[in-house]
Amino acid sequence: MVRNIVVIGGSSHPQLNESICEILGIPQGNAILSKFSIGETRVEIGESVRGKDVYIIQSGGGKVNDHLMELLITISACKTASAKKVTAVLPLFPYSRQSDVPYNKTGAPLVKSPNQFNKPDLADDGYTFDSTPPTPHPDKPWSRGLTNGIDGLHKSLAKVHIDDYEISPTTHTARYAHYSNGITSHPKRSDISETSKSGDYFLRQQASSHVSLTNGVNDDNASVTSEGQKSAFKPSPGYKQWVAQAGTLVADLLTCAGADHIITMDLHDPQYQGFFDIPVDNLYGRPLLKRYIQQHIPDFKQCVIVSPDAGGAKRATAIADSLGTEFALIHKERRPTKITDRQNATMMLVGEVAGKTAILIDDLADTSNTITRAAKLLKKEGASKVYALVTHGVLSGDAIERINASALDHVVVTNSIDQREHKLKCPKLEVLEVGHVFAEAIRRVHYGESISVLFQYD
Ligand SMILES: O=P(O)(O)OC[C@H]1O[C@H](OP(=O)(O)OP(=O)(O)O)[C@H](O)[C@@H]1O
Repeated sequence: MVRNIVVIGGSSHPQLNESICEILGIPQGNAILSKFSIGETRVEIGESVRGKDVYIIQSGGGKVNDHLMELLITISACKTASAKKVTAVLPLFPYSRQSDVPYNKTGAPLVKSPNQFNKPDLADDGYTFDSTPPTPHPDKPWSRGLTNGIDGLHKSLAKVHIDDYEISPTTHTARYAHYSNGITSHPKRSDISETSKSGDYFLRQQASSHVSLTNGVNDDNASVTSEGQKSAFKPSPGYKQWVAQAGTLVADLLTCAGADHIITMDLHDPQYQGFFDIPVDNLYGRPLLKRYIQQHIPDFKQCVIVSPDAGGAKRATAIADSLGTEFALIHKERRPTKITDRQNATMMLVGEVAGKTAILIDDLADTSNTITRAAKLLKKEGASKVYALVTHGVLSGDAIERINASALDHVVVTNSIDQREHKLKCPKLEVLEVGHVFAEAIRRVHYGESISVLFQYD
């Protein structure tokens, strides 16, 4: 039995909370987690946590925003109740996988350069890796105004044609903040109306930024500009969309709420740990997946481990190397131009799977589009059987139906997210218990022992 510790289970995954506490040999901490009728989260800590180490378990998936808010409030409640240390245990870390910035077919970010720049290095379709507007440089005619004081800046901004940009107000702020390089200039009313007439809206963007940069002080200029912006806004090709990268915000929220330590598993991007200035232990799901292969897949040495995209290649090769099996990679040949077009990316297999059992390894299956399309390709290339082994089975939307109708023979996930409903609907689904990994991590962190043993799986 672990002493001087309180483990509070969030409402995202009650079964995992129970299993972790059972393994640790302690009762679950007494906390009332509910909602007021307005929908706001109510948290009441029903026991003293003064001077104790508190572990709060809350996974992503399901009602992810509600669960995140509940976690933040619970952390804060424990901290203000004088807990010695608060550790957030997030088996699936919410918001750590944010959708990509959309790419065009050549792989360049979807930033369209204004035509009047006449830059020779533009790709055929007019997209470029350069920032827009460009970085000021004395040799570039379009940047001259930038070196000529605020008036020059205004004139230069007014010359930039971005009629075909589709930018949200928040994007305006971010882009202008970047462009102005710290200069907080306030546009004149005359400049704004002139600009609105000419159809250019960079100056309007600038004025919109002014609203934000002045921290909510909404002066005349800004309101006139806001109206002008609304009336002149024309969605058109070019800057397609702005994808908020909420990962940093979530990291900051957790720290700000009072978390002293994070325990999670198979972060989609391990570099996400760097978003925190508190310790993050990113446990591996690989040992569980490897053990499944060894114990349940016949002749596993003859199988081929497949990564369904380049992003997961390192993860999959690590398992292939430790098992001594072949490895293959599916390359998404064309990046979709829209996030909603992800399913249209063409896939290409690099490696040999004919006559073999193929084992797809990935960190998560959300819509299951990736694994089902990969399975179709593998079967087409002659694979005799296809398994998908995935750490986090988010399986949102119609993912289960898609798996049931797919070429996949078996799908194996851990219960980092509650899988009971999924299991009822999907006969191909097998679930690996992950509670003991988190229980051991909690025990080791609590006693100050090394947890590197949990990162090994040979
Ligand atoms: O079930 P799905 O909805 O298809 O999502 C699952 C896929 O998404 C993630 O990769 P992502 O597409 O973000 O690419 P990346 O690995 O290059 O980041 C993840 O690694 C899976 O491959």
